[in-house]
Amino acid sequence: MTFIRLSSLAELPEHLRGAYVAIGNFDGLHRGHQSIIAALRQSANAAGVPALMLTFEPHPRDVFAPAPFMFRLTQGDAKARLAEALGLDGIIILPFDHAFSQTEAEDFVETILVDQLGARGVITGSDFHFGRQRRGTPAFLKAAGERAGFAVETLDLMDEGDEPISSSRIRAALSEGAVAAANRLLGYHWFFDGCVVQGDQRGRELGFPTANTMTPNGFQLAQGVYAVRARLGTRLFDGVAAYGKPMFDNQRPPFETHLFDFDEDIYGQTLQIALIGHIRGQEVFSGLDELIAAMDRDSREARALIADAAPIGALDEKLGFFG
Ligand SMILES: Cc1cc2nc3c(=O)[nH]c(=O)nc-3n(C[C@H](O)[C@H](O)[C@H](O)COP(=O)(O)O)c2cc1C
Ligand SMILES: Nc1ncnc2c1ncn2[C@@H]1O[C@H](COP(=O)(O)OP(=O)(O)O)[C@@H](O)[C@H]1O
Repeated sequence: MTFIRLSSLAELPEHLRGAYVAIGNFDGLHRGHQSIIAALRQSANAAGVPALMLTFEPHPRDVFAPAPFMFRLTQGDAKARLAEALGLDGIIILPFDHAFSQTEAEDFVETILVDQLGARGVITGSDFHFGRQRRGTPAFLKAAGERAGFAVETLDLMDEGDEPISSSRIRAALSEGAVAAANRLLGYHWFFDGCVVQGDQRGRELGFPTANTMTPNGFQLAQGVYAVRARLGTRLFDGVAAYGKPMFDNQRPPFETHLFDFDEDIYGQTLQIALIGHIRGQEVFSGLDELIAAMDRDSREARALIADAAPIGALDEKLGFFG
């Protein structure tokens, strides 16, 4: 079955009616979320029906309190790619706005789950609430399912160490440059997309041209230097990247990627960038020669980190950053 991505339930194809559906924000689709998806696929398979994810964009938190924006681990495109790699039949990304947030929990069940999806079963994490004033608790959903005739499964959060795996824990790790910890909690190498824009044209003079990509609102990765793997169309490149440049204009800096063994004009193209490792924080050097010497050391370290890198698991293998 081909993977289907929808932004409205009016377009739901007939063969996806009667599915098992996982509902939630699922920012990052981390290992905790992945355990929910595994349960979803198992129940859907047992019932012989499709498995769908129902999620929302923008993140409800950014609709209720837009400033400062939340540090998103996955925008809609990334969530769709992950959902497909996880073997789901489709993802429905419903536009979330103030009007939608006023939907009563009863109406959400009646209109979306029963009328539009004809859901056979619904799976959520135990912390998921829906509908106006968050009245759609797991207990509410269970009772509604009993009345309307769909199964309801509520799954506990998965722990690692003494704490649950959560999107906020991963955001905190990335904002400290703890790439290895974040990737372990995610179960894949964290990635994001960016369109390559013009910078100050200084990079090529330093011997390190960098493809500059603007970061999304709320981006809070620690400023520093990273080993990366980048995808350009179907091609894969290794590289060393910098976020922040305190020696120069550092107002809302781009994420800058120097691709190894590469010499093409790629302005306007989209790079998918996966973080392989953290090398160091940003520094202010006494001159350009010192900066260039540091970039040389960074490049060697990045090549070594990438040479040692391997997919974290089956999902990571499917995401396309490892050939
Ligand atoms: C590997 C690497 C390390 C970097 N380290 C620093 C740094 O420590 N401090 C800094 O101010 N800028 C650093 N930068 C950013 C450079 O200053 C930036 O790439 C350069 O100014 C070119 O900018 P442009 O692409 O806008 O021309 C680094 C860039 C790279 C690729
Ligand atoms: N090895 C490379 N890595 C990244 N970009 C490269 C490379 N070789 C050529 N380029 C091109 O050069 C641009 C970066 O050069 P640079 O002097 O840093 O300019 P800018 O300041 O506009 O980013 C990239 O956007 C890309 O189009």
